[in-house]
Amino acid sequence: MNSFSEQLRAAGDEIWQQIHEHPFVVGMGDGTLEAERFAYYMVQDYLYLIEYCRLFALAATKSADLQTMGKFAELLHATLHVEMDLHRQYAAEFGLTPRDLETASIAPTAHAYSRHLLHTVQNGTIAEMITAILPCQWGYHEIAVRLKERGGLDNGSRYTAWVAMYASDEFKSLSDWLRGWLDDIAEDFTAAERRRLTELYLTGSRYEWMFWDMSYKMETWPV
Ligand SMILES: Cc1ncc(CN)c(N)n1
Repeated sequence: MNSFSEQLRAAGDEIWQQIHEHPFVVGMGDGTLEAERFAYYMVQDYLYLIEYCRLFALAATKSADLQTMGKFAELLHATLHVEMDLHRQYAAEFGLTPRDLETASIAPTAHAYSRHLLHTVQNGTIAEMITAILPCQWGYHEIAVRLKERGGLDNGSRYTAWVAMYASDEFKSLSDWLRGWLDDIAEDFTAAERRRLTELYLTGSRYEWMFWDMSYKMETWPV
């Protein structure tokens, strides 16, 4: 029998196939993505990650034991000092300072997705919290590993650093921890809880697709 996290991934398979085939993701993999679309993504992802850090801080305060608190602190630290450092380096290539990133205005989809996550972590159970985070943490690793398998590290483009970071073992170990934790507590879930968590996972996965699409289209507020 598949683990609960594997069942979630299977339920979202159609969405994840569409993510792998999205022109933004494909373009990062073969190096053909236009720089201006990537620069837009970097800024929006930075704004998203600021809220993502806040979410880990919130999750730490809601943790029942020190080990869990420490793990969320580790996720916060890795996001703030490793993942966002990649963004700061890319931004510098585009002539943007960290202050430019922080003071940019957030686009509709990035706003909606980050607020969805914050709402879930603020109001949800531990299981809901982990399930909401899973598409972000696990999904990026899956994307990067696929791009790496298809030569995404060898095309000489500016996107190889992105692929290398998200395909790394360090990034994998944090998503493995989240998955393992969810699988450990899944035995006690009722059928209704499983359905609710599956919906939550699918919502996050849809937002992941929407984030790529937002970046490809360089979305702005309509009015
Ligand atoms: C939208 C999004 N989702 C996930 C990740 C990986 N932390 C990210 N940087 N941005």
